Amino acid sequence: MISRDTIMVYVVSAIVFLSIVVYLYYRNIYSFWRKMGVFNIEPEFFFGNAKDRVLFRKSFHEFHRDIYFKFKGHRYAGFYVGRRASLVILDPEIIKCIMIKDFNHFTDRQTMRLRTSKYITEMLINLKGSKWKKMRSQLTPSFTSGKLRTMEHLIDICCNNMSDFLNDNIKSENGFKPYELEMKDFFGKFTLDVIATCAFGVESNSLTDVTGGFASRVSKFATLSITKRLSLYIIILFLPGLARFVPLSFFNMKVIYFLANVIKEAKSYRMSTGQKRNDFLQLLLDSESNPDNKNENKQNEDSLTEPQIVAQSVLFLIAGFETSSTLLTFTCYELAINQEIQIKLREEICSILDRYNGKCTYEAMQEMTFLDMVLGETLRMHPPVAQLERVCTQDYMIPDSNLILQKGTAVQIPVIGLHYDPEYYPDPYKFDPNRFSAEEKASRHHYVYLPFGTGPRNCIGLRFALMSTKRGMVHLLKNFSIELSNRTTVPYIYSKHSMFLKAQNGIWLSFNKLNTS
Ligand code: HEM
Repeated sequence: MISRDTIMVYVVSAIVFLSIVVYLYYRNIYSFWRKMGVFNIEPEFFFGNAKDRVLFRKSFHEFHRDIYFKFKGHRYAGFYVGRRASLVILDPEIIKCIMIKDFNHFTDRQTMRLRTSKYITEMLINLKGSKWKKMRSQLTPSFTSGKLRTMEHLIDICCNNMSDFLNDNIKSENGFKPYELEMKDFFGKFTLDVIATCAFGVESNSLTDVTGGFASRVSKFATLSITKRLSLYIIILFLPGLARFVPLSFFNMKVIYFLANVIKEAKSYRMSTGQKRNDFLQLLLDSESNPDNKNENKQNEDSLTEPQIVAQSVLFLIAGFETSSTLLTFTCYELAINQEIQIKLREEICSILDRYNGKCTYEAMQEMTFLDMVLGETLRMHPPVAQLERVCTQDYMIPDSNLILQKGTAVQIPVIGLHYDPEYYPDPYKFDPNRFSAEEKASRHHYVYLPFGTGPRNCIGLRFALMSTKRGMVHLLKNFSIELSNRTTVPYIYSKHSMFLKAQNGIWLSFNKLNTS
C-alpha cells in the first residue's frame, strides 16, 4: 500500500516536472525570432506579446496601432500571439513584394482547420492555393463595373427606404425635429438590406421591420454563446492543433443554415418561374445552370456546386455587413464633427445632381471626387480591418536582408499603424480629406494605405462596398443635415470587447431635415 506522503511526493514531482517541461517548451518557442536575428519585444509566458489584447485591456485597433509604434524604425519585427510567431512588416517596399511581386510565396491566409460545415470551408476567404485561385477567378466577373451597375436600382430602393424612415421620424406636429439615433445600428440595418437584396434576392426593410423578419434573424450571425466563445478562444491561443477535431465555428450555425435555405428557396422559385433578377445570386446561379452540375462529382470544371454558392453568398454577408456599416458610421461621425467639410460635400453632391436632373446615375457618381476623398480619409482613420495576414507558402528571402522565412510562417501587415504614421500622414489624428486629392495620393507611397488590402487577394467587394456606401451618403446628404447630439462622445472610446471597430457607447448622431427653400 502506497502511503499518502508518497503519493504527495509523486504528485508534486509530476507538477514540478510538467512545469519545467512547459517552461522550457515556451522558452524555446519564444527564442524563435531572437535566433533568427529579428528584432522583437520580450514575450510574456503564455500570452506572447498579446497580453493586453487577450485580457481585453485594449481594443483590437488600439492594440495593433501601439504594436506598430513599438516596432517603428525597423523594417520588420517579430511578434508572438500566444505560441504563434509572426513577422510584422513595416517597410512599404517589403509589403509591396509580399502582397504583389512575390505573391506566389504568400497566396494564403492563416485559417483554423475547424471541423465545420462546407458552407464555411468553401468560402473564398478560407480557401488556399489553387482552390482559392480557381474560385477567385470564377467570382471576379460578378464584381466588374458593368455587373455592379445592374444592381444600382436595387441599392437605390434601400436608400429610398432609409430616407423615408428618417423623414417619418423627423416629422413633427410643428414641422421637423432632430432625430437622434445610433449609427452602427442604423447603418447595420441599411447594409443588411443592401446585401439581402443583392446576395440573397430578399427584399427586406430592416429599419421598419420589428417583427423578427430576415434582418433580425440574420444580424445574429456572429452571436455565439459564452461557452462556445471561450472554447474558441482557448483553442486559438493555446491548442490550435485541437481545432480540426472539435466541431466549433466562429459563426452561429443556425443562422448559416437559415441563409442556406433562403438561397435554396430563391433558386427553386427562380427555376420554376423562369424569373431572373439582376443580383449576385443570379450571377452565381447562372454558373451552376448546366444540368450536369446537379451531380457534384460530374460538374463542369467552371461551374459552382450548391454548397459553394451558399458559401459565397453567406461570405458576402459576413464580409460586407460589418465593414460597410462601419464605414458609413464613421463617415457620418466625421461629417458631424467637421461641419465645414459636410457643407462642402453637400455642395458637390447637389451641384452634380442638378446637372443630372437630380438622378443618381453612374456617371454622376463618378464625378463626385470630394466624396471619394471623404471616404478615403474615413477609411484611413477608421479602417474596419486593422491588419492583414498572409502565410508564407514557399520559403522566402526578405528583400535586402539575410532573413529567410520558412514555409508556414505568418506575416502581418499593420494597416492601422501605417495609417497613423506621421511619416506618411502628418498630424494623423486630424480628419483631412485633402490627403486624398490626386496630387497628395501620387506623392505618397502606394502601400501605406491599405483599407481594402492589396494585390491578387485584396477585397473582392471593394467596388460594391464603395458603390453602395456612396449612394447611401448621397441620399442622406442631399436631404438631411448630420449633427452631433447630447449623447455623442468625442473622441469616441474604442470597444475593448469587439474584434471589429466599434465605439464603446455607440456613435449617436442627430439627423435634421435640410431647409431646401
Ligand atoms: C468598407 C467595406 C469593406 C472593407 C473596408 C473591406 C476590407 C477587406 C479587407 C481588408 C480584406 C482583406 C484583403 C487582403 O487580405 O488583402 C477583405 C477581403 C474580402 N472582402 Fe472585403 N471589405 C469591405 C466590403 C466587402 C463587401 C461588401 C464584400 C462582398 C460583397 C467583401 C468581400 C470580401 C471577400 C470575399 C474577401 C476575401 C477575398 C479573398 O480572400 O480572395 N468585402 N475585405
